[in-house]
Formats: sequence, C-alpha cells, structure tokens
Amino acid sequence: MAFEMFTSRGKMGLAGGQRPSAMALQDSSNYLLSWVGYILLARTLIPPEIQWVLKKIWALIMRPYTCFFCIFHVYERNVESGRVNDLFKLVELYLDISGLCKEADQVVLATKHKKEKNILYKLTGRQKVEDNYKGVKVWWSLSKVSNDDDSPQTREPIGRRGKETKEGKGRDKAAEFVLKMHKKDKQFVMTEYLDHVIAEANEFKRQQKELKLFANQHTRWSKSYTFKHPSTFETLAMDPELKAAVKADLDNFRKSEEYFRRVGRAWKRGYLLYGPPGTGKSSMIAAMANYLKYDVYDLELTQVYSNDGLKKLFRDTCSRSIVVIEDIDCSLNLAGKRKNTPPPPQDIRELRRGRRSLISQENVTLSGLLNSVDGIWSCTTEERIIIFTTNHVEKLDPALIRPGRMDMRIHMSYCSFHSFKELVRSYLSIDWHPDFDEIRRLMEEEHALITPAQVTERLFEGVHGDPTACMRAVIDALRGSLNPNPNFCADDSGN
Ligand SMILES: Nc1ncnc2c1ncn2[C@@H]1O[C@H](COP(=O)(O)OP(=O)(O)OP(=O)(O)O)[C@@H](O)[C@H]1O
Repeated sequence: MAFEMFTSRGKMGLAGGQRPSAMALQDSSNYLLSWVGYILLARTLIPPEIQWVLKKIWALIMRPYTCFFCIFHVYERNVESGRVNDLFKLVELYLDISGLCKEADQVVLATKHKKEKNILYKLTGRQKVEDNYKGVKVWWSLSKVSNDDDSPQTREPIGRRGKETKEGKGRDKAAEFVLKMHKKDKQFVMTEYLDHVIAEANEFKRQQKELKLFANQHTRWSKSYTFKHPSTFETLAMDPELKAAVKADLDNFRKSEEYFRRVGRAWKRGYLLYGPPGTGKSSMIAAMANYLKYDVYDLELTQVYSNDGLKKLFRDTCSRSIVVIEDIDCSLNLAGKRKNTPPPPQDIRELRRGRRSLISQENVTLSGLLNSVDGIWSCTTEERIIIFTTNHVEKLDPALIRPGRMDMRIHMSYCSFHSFKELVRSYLSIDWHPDFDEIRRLMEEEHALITPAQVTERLFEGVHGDPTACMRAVIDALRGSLNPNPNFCADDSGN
C-alpha cells in the first residue's frame, strides 16, 4: 500500500504494499471516503489492545513531523498604557549580553549610549537567533508591528504613534520580539526560560549600576557622591573560610525575599565588624557594597540629636542599601546615651524660630537606636543591610549586638601568614620570597602581630622597588611587636 498525504509542512510519502482499489478513483473526495471506510473497518476487526499498540507506533513515527511550534510576542510597548514594556528591554539586553546577537550571521545594530559602558548589539529586523537553555532550543527574532496590524501595539493611544516620546523616539512602528519554541517546550519556556532571561538581564544591570555614597548632615542625607571604592572580596586579605562564609551569607540574603516574607521578618540583615584598627573593617564594607551593588549610607550618629531624627534618617534611606555606623562604641556610651556633643548653632536657631526642635527631646538613646534598627520603623525599606563597626566589642551593650539584630559577627583580625601571602601576591605580584620562612616563623611560632594595614603600607613602598626591602620592613615590624619596650606601639597605623 502506498499513498501520499499533505500536511501544513508539505508533502510526505509513505511506502507500503499494493495500491488499494480505491486509488483508482479520480475524485479526491471518494479517495478520502474510502480511507474513512478502511479505518472504520479496521477499528471493528482489530482488537483494542493491538489498536493501542499501533497508535503508539504511529505516534512515534509521526513525532518529528507533528512538533508544531508555539509563538510568544513581546511587544515593545505596554498594551494599556503605551509605555515601554520592561520585558522588551530585558529581552533586548539579554540577547546582547548572552552573545547571541554578536554570533548572528547577519548585520547587527551596534549602539552605545554615553551612560553605557559597553557597545550594545541589537537584532535587526527579520534576523533570527537560536538560544539553547538546558537543552531546550528557542528562536528569537525582531519584527516591526505594521500599522494595519490589529495588534495591541497599533491600538495605542492616538497621538503617541510616531511621536517623539521618551520611550520610543521617532519610531513610527513599534517593535516586537517573537519567541518561537516547540510546543512541547511551552511550559518550560514559561516557567524556566523566561525567568532565566529576566534574571540574567537584571543581574547584568545590577553589575553595571553606579554606586552612591550618602552622609548625614544632622537629620538629612547629603546629596549623593559616586562611590568608587576599589576594595573587593578579591583584594581583601582574610581567612578564606570566613571570607567564603560572608559571601555565602550575602548571597543568601539577596535571594531570600520570599523566605523573609514567609517567616514574617523584615528583609534586612545586620553585621558587626570588630577588630583592631587597620584590619580591614572599612575595606570589608566597601567590598560588600561592591559585591551586592548596594548604595552606602554612612550614618554619623554624633550628628543626630534625637531618636526622631534617627528614625527620619532610617526612613529616608532607599532599598538595596547598606547603612553603616562606624565606631559605634564612640557614638553611644555604655548607658546607651549619645556622647555629649553640643548641638550645632543652626539647630538652636531653628529652636528660636519655633520650628520643631532637634534638641528639645532627649538625645539618641540605645533604645532609640534599637528601634530604628529593627523596630517598626525598620520596615520602611526592604533589602537593607546594617553594619556596625567597633574596635572594642567588649564595650558594647549586649542588646545592641544580640543575634537577630547583628546577625553575623565578623572578627577582623591581625594578619595571618595566609593573608600576608595574599597581600604580597596582590601588591608585588610574587608568590614566594626567601624571607617568607622567617615571616611565617615570627607569625606562627612567635605570635608576632601585624595588621593588614601595616603590611600594605610596607608593601606599597616596594611596588616599584625591591621586594626584599619590603620583606625586611615587615620582619622589622613583626620583631618590633614582640619588643617589650613600652614605647613601642604595635599599631603604627595612626589609630
Ligand atoms: N584585610 C585587608 N586586606 C587588604 N587590605 C587591607 C586589609 N585591612 C586593611 N587593609 C589596608 O589598610 C587600609 C586601612 O584599612 P581599613 O580602613 O579598612 O581598616 P579598618 O579596620 O577599618 O581601620 P579603622 O578601625 O581604623 O577604621 C586599607 O585601605 C587597605 O589598604
């Protein structure tokens, strides 16, 4: 039996034995009827179990030909408002950063905006690129929505189309991304692939973000400054396990919005950094900010004259930020009261003018600080990190640093031999030096102390000079720390 059949994909031939007598008929409707007859006859003669097996075999044979496609449209502008569709922008970015556009055979449009660091490669019309995620293939293409099309894009508010709008300057036709996939992959695309596209694009945007630094002038945040501290976890010399634990904790925090909501806790985390001066507490804060891409609010507590003022400052911070209170032991005394710093003249003038006074109330108290950190006021912003630093952890009120308030306590300590080698590698680009043995002996057997700041100071002098001179300077400092001379100060960093 042999016959030909037509599908939407074209003509397919199937081989078989003899031609049936019905094939002699010229009329195609008769041809069809004869087939219906065959099928009905077969259904009555063949037992259902064999029919089932035959159906399965048929489905297997036809499988490659029956994979129909499914298509999603991602319009450039939102259907209701006519505003730019964020998903469109994210897809555009994803196609660029994933390298798919660059790999395309046809010409791509390369653009660079003055605010962007890199050249952006975009798809041109009618070009198709293939993406493969977890073994699932999809195809992206860009097309213009024609004006006579009845798509939502062409039903945008009158006057918008073709006008110089902020979102789509001078375009007379809106664009759309067309995402094509096998029908069987539709669920995967909806649940996993599109999430992956959005996550990749958002992560890229996050990495590109320019960080801001704010400082408070009394109860107001100053205008922001660009935060360009070069410290990262790579440049930070510290115990590798502790470093990995801090990074993992930050990663967990960033991804835990759902978790915090589920357990009914504000999405925030507190870190206490403590240790001698020059051990990298400020560098750690900068590394955290650079890692998370969070803005930094440097809160000078001695500038704040009331609990209300402090609440206002916390309220005025943005989400995805780090609020830092350095040397917390110097800002609050043991009784929990702010150290007495006279109020600035302008506050007195404000008092005289009868405006709400900053000094008419009590100073910032321990309970005021605790309330701002994790009371009801702490929930005005989300995804916030609070960091306290101190050189004297033993002086702090236990309430201030209890777990739940300061979730992780990070001890920044003197330089270990491992950290020392990391600093040497990073400053002098060498992995070994004959003096390493003596330095290791002094650190590990004699317990000589040196801070990372002291080490970097000595290494910095040798960046363009003699590494041996640097090593000798480090050895001198280590031996000096063992010196019982009471005039000797192990910390010569000026603190
Ligand atoms: N762990 C470290 N890794 C790399 N460099 C460090 C480290 N610690 C200190 N340094 C170097 O020393 C300088 C001073 O360090 P940093 O200000 O971070 O110390 P700190 O602990 O905050 O000091 P302080 O308590 O006096 O504020 C930094 O600019 C950096 O160059």
